[in-house]
Amino acid sequence: MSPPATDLLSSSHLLMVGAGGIGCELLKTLVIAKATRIHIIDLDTIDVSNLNRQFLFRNKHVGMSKAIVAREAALAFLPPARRDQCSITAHHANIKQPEFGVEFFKQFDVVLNGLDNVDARRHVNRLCLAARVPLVESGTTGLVGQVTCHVRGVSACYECKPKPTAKAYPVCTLRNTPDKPIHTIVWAKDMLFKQLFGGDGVVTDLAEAENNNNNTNNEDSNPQEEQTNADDVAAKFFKPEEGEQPYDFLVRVFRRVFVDDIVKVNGMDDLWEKQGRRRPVTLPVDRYKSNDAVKKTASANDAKEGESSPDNEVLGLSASAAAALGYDDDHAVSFGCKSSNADAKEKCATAPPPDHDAHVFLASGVRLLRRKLALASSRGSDDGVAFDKDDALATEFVTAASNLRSRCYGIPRQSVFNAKGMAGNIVHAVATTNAIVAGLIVAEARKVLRYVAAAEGSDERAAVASKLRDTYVVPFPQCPGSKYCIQPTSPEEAHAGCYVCGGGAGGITLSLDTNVWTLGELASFLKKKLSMHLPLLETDEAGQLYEEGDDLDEDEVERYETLAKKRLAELPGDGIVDGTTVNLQDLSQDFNVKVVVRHVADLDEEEYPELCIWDVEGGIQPVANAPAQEEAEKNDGNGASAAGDDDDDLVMIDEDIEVLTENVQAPPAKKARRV
Ligand SMILES: Nc1ncnc2c1ncn2[C@@H]1O[C@H](COP(=O)(O)OP(=O)(O)OP(=O)(O)O)[C@@H](O)[C@H]1O
Ligand SMILES: [Zn+2]
Repeated sequence: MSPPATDLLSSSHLLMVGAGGIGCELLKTLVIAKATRIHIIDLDTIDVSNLNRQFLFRNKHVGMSKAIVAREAALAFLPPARRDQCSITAHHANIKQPEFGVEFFKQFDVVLNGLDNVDARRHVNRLCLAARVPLVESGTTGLVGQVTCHVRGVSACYECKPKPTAKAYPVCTLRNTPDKPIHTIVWAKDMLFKQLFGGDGVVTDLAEAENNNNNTNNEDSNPQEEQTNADDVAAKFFKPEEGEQPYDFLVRVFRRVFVDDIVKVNGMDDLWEKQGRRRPVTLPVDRYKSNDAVKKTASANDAKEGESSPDNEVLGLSASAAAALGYDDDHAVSFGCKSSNADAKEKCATAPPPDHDAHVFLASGVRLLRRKLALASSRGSDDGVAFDKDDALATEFVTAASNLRSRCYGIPRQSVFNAKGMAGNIVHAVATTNAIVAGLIVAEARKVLRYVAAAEGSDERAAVASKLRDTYVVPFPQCPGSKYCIQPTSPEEAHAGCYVCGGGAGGITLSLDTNVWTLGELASFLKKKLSMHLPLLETDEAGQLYEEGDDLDEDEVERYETLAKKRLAELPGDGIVDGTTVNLQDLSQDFNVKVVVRHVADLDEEEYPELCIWDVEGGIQPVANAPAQEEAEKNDGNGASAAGDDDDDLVMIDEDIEVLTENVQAPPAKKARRV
């Protein structure tokens, strides 16, 4: 007989990945449940926006490591005698770092995930499989959440069911014919923001527009060379010229994207009336550009007194320009109205003038540019500013830019709050859901530990395995007076064709134009698509063609760089052409998979925004999402759950009821028990 579950929790070695919303609740619950040997890994530092739900953190901890502070806070609330017996090791690090490889994972009895991205979850899944350590996986989205159990030989791995990938929008829609707020927001964030404030050498699809415009009549020239030149020209346009003031630069960009580019696209006759679309209109840049308050705000440094670190300049350039201009209502469309006059306020609420967006665009844009320049000079290299939804300047710039573009195209404009939700793909987190999910993780971890402790092949092990559950916190429309329920269900079985846990059974077919795609493009596509960390790519005919890693020597780096620029069909060993099998490996994840390439020309960009067709062998297609993911997808980005956000009553559904999905009839109300 194995010891009781509580004892197992206190004698087992636990790895927690993520010390955010779920992680804080989980650590608290684990130490209360008498766990004594825990490692926590989190790469992040504490942000003010975490404090409303990550209760191990306080104001004084802002900027400090989540893992380290979580450890100290959890130990602090234990009585001294228990504290001495409790060993918590905190790692302020990325789980993908090489020191957390298979050997590191092997020391644990179970791994508990409290992560927020599929990429890291897939990485942990692969290491758990390689180290043969069970994984309890979790996630929450607003009011819904889930805990799933992944035990090799008993249940599916995390990747047996492909996860829905982030929605991609056709570049031509984003560039020429946006018709939804999300189109202008993605344009503002992924094209304009990146092109203006990204690091040295960044060229986005905004630059591609330049390429198309410049290269139409040049029949004799080398297209590859031309593209590079055109990209350079475009990238140069989006950089300040020698001696150009940041404010003048932003006005120049304004004129380019909201006047010149709109005029060009307006002139593409095929796009409009014939397709039933309205032509876009330009914005009067001269009306907005000479506003003294905007100029003053743009050039101000709002660092608070006493903030005299070397980063002072950068700190000062983090403060909201919109707030400095008097626009402090995050929920008002187009920054609302700052006038105290009631009539003006009302007028503004119904039809806010574009000036607000233009002013914020210029002031926040200048500050972001100054921040980028200040960072580049203090670091010695220009890595740029990455978009972060918690960065006030970044979100207000994206809101303002997307609203201005929406005005050109007659699309409804947004408040900062809404735009932030869409740009960051956020459903606002709910502390209660995190607490419920953390409790469910611990309940499941106890069963998993009993499974691990029971002898292999024993009846006891089989009995515990049959008790493992995946549990969903989901809306339950048929339960009177309640909107949410906790629904356990037997874990999914492993998919024999899974290309991760299926022992090489599953493969992938990738159809693309082998005369257009370069090896570098293929490698970065596969790396992202398969969440690889350090990919190595080879074919039987040519051997190793591409590899990433810190330990490559100079010759190898040079060879891979040269090959990365080549079109697939031009690679050594007869190239990567129709029917070539590409062997992919990631030693850091103990992962390998075969990808069969099919040549296909002229894929329609509207239908295939990624310009390829991704097909997983063995019939595993992206399946209906887990309920929590479904719910997240239904969310339209305005921060409110589709099921309503005014009620978090919970009901426990009896275990023998089938899982609630869109395709399964909802269980009858009388089977539900209130909890
Ligand atoms: N590769 C990784 N290695 C280590 N920790 C990670 C990794 N990826 C994500 N995390 C951590 O997982 C945690 C997830 O928590 P949560 O979903 O609450 O995110 P958050 O960043 O705290 O909140 P929000 O995204 O809502 O602002 C974060 O603290 C994040 O730093
Ligand atoms: Zn699998």
